[in-house]
Formats: sequence, C-alpha cells, structure tokens
Amino acid sequence: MNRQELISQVVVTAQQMREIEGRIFAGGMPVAALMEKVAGLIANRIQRELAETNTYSPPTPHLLPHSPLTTPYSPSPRVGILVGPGHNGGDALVVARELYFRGYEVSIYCPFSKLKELTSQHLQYAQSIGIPSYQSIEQLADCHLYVDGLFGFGLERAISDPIATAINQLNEWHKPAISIDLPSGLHTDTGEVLGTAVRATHTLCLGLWKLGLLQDHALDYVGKAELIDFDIPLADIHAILGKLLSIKRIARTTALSTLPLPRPPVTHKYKEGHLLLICGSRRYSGGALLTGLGARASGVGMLSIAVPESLKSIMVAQLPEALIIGCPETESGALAQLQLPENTDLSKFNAIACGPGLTRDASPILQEVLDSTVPLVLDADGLNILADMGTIPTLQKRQAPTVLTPHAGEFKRLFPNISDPNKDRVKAVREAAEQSTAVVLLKGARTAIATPQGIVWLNPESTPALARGGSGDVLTGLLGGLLAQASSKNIPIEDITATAAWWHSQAAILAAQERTELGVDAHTLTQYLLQVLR
Ligand SMILES: NC(=O)C1=CN([C@@H]2O[C@H](COP(=O)(O)OP(=O)(O)OC[C@H]3O[C@@H](n4cnc5c(N)ncnc54)[C@H](OP(=O)(O)O)[C@@H]3O)[C@@H](O)[C@H]2O)[C@@H](O)CC1
Ligand SMILES: Nc1ncnc2c1ncn2[C@@H]1O[C@H](COP(=O)(O)OP(=O)(O)O)[C@@H](O)[C@H]1O
Ligand SMILES: [K+]
Repeated sequence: MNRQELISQVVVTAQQMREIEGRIFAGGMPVAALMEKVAGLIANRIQRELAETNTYSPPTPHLLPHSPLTTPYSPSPRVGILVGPGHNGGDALVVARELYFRGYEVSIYCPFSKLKELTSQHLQYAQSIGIPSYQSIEQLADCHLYVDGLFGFGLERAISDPIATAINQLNEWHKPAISIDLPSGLHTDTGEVLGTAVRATHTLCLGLWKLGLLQDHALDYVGKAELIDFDIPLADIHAILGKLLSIKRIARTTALSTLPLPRPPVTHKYKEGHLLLICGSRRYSGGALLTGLGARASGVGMLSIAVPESLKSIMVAQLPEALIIGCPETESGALAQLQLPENTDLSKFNAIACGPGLTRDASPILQEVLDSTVPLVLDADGLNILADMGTIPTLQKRQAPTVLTPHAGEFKRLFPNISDPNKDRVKAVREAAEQSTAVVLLKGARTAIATPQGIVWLNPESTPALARGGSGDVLTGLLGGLLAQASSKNIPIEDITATAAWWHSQAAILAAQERTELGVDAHTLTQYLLQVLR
C-alpha cells in the first residue's frame, strides 16, 4: 500500500494525534516550523478556493450554506479569521498573515486574553503589520469568507460565552466558513457538539482524519471535508496506531480490490458462489424483490430465493435468472417453513441472507438458519426476531460467521444494554460486535462496521438520497452476493461487508448526481450499482 492509500484509510482520536505530534517534535521538528508548514498549505488551499470562486456565478440562496464558496467578490474578498487560544488559533494567524501579504483584506476576531506562546507571537506580528484585530465578532460582519481557527483537537469542554454567542452569530450569517482541522465546538472523537459549533462549509482536516468527522451527528457541521497531508512520517503513524489499523476509512482502492474481479476464465456458476435469500411476505413483497435485485448486481454465480408461495410468480417475472423457491406460508402470508428442493439443505449454499420483509411471524425460519454452518447476513425482521430470541446468547452459540446490518432503531432492540448508538456510533458498534461475536454493520449517514476483534471500518462518503424505504434491502442482497462469491477466497468477512457498504453508497452518489437526491428510489439504486465499477 502506498503512502496516499494508507493516509486515506487512517483515522485518529485526539489522544493518538497528540502522541503522533509528540513523536514529530521529539524527533527534532520545531513546533513553529510545523505550524508554518501546515498553515502555509491551508493558506494555499484557501487562496485556490477564493480564486476559483471569483469566476463562479452568484449564489442560489437555497443552496447555502453547503454550496461551495459562491459569493462573487469585488474588488477583493474580505476574509474574517477567528482565532482561538491554542495552536489551532496559531494556524489561523499564519493563514491571516499569508492571505494579507497576498493582497486580501483580512480581519481577526480574537477575544482571548491568554494565548499559547506561539499563538501570542503570531497575533502580535499580525497586529504589527497592520491586520486589524477585534474582540467582537460583529466587526467581521461584512466579510465574505471566514476561517475558523478557534479550537482544534485540543477542545475538551463545552464552549461558553462570549465565544458561544460569537459562533452562533457566525452561523446565522450563513456565509462560507472554512474550519481548520475540525469545526470548532465538535468533540474530536465523538463528533458531539460541545455547547455550540461552527457550521462550516469546508473542513480542512490536518494530517490525519479525525474520528469525530466520521460520526453522523458531526455532518451538519463539517461541510465538504478534505485532508491536508503535511507529510507525517509513516513510522510515527505506525508507532502509535500499530501496523494494523483498528479504525479505518473505507477507501476506493481497497474496496475495489476486494471485489470478485476479474473472474478466472475457467469457472462455473457454482464456483462463483451460491446465495440463498430468505425474504418477503404477502404484506412485504417489494422487500424480497429489492433484495433479489441487489444480489443480482453482485454478480453472484447462482441465486436462490425462498419466499412464501404467493410471491413466487412476481419474483419469477422480475428475476428470471434466480431459482425462486415457493414455500408454505402462514395465515398472515409469512414464511411458515423452508421447503428447499430435494437433495438440498442449507449447507449447500455459500451464504444466506435473511430478513427483508419477513415479518415477525416467520420466527421459526430464523432458528433454522442460525443452526446452519453457512455465513449468514441478518437484516430487518431477521434482526427483530433475533432480538426477541436474545441477541448475544443466541449468536454466541453460532458456528459460522454472522453479519448483522441494523439501523440505529434495530440496533437498540438488538443491544438494549450497549451504549447509545446515537451518541458515539463507533463505540457502540464496537461493543456490539465484541459481545455478540458477529460482524455488525450499523447503518447511517456514515455506516460503521465492527468485528468481534475490535476492528472498525467507516464509510466516508454517502448521500442522504439513500434515506428512503428499501435502500437497506438492496444492501442486504448485494452483501449476501459478495459473501457467497468470496466463500472460497481468503478475504475477511468484514472487508467484504465494508466493500458492500462502499459500493452501495457510491451507487447512490452516482445516481444522485444524475437524478438529484430525490431520484434515488431503491429500484433505481440497483440499476446504478454496476455503473460504479465501470
Ligand atoms: N497535531 C499536529 O501535528 C499539528 C497541530 N496543529 C494545530 O494544533 C491544533 C491543536 O492545538 P492545541 O493542542 O493547542 O489545541 P486547540 O485545539 O488549539 O485548543 C486548545 C486551547 O483551547 C483552550 N480551550 C479548550 N477548551 C476550551 C473552551 N471550551 N473554552 C475556552 N478555551 C478552551 C485550551 O486552554 P485551557 O484553558 O484548557 O488551558 C487550549 O489552550 C490542531 O487542531 C491544529 O490546528 C498544527 O499547527 C500543526 C500540526
Ligand atoms: N442520511 C443518510 N446518508 C447516507 N446514507 C443513508 C442515510 N440515511 C440512510 N442511509 C442508508 O440507507 C440505507 C437504509 O437502510 P434501512 O434503514 O434498512 O432501510 P430499509 O429497511 O427501508 O431498506 C442504509 O444503507 C443507510 O446507511
Ligand atoms: K477549528
């Protein structure tokens, strides 16, 4: 793996970043020199953004504040720099100085009387060259763009007044704001808002991705996130994080390398995986169909789908290549029992995915699939039935790998005694995987996947276009299909799960680009999956 690939995967906590920084300084890098280097890169990035912006057309008000920097400036953009007491503020002051020397009109807001020494020196110099600095944010009201250097990874307690009021005022202006390292006010690890936080349009994360930026509740504040790589030596990263990263962003290259491509020229359908889907009920036939279409897009060699008998004809019509197994159904139209073709038992399959549209009436089926020794994906009602059975003791008895794919509501039902997934999703999903011995994929804006050994994958890009009924069913089919194809290969199950999550959201991103965020119904989503790979 080259440096860029590694850096794109690394995720750090505040403590880990502090330790990595400590090693760089202990190695002899002067603190001031590093700040100069980092802030120089930030200044260049901001200048590029400002230059590009000048050629843009006027803003469309309803797109603010998450549009790019769309305000045209004349004659020169005015930049407001918010300066905090630590080195985040120091970075911001170097940026202020550089932009000032490059001809921009710059003003500083710094209401602190006690600054770290280096930050204090930079403030003194900025003032001495004539950059105005103010203690009131109102003085920066006419700026076109703000640079937020109030707090970085050193923020540990809630922001109080007067800073809190200033941040709220800044947010009310709804103007472009670029946060240095992370939006001031966010907890570096959990992404929680500590009091209040800057709603940035851009976040320039320094050196390595901070964990908090990948937590769902941070996303309203982060805007477009970008990494500023300042050449942290790999040895320092490995010394603190170890050779095997325990929290990783899913990167395109690793996701693609996990796919069953290229196919060997000499193969046959059973060698390319046989997936059994168990899904649907008279009430929820669409879920079965979408799961089947997701599985189809995975390229799986052989697809069998067990559904209640009354769904068989619609399934055959939509998925003619699949073997549709019509099974006896309950009075309510749920699967009553699995009736596999003669000479077939569950061990014949390379993977099973079970749950979408089942209803809780199908509970006897679940025990049967749990007893099998085949890798199993459980979703939707499969999870609800599992929760009723008692998640942790039930899964601990299982012989083969299990992947659970809950959203936060299902997660709470499955793991009522585990910490709240809405607070710290990474902590919650890790605990769930450790206790249940399953791979757990916690759905959300930034889907998180954890293994029983404590490895976490985070999906760094997605789109709210997916917040729509049926999107999860597509993922279940896709994941099942990939697992079935990987069964003879030595790829960790969590890597395949991460690839499925990545592929699913990349398809949604592509579909949303072409059709807007309103145009990505689950059926359409299945048609974009293969375009991601072209
Ligand atoms: N790592 C690297 O390699 C590099 C790091 N760099 C930069 O350094 C940044 C980290 O700098 P940092 O450690 O000085 O912390 P930072 O976030 O500026 O703020 C901490 C200050 O705020 C204060 N404070 C805290 N909470 C508060 C509150 N609620 N209300 C009020 N005050 C509060 C706290 O003071 P305290 O009162 O706790 O003594 C402390 O003084 C990092 O994000 C990046 O931008 C780059 O320059 C170079 C490469
Ligand atoms: N705001 C969002 N941003 C990105 N992805 C989202 C968002 N909301 C939901 N998703 C994704 O959409 C899918 C929804 O799945 P799920 O809740 O199971 O829906 P359903 O059961 O209707 O199929 C998940 O993959 C989830 O990660
Ligand atoms: K900041």
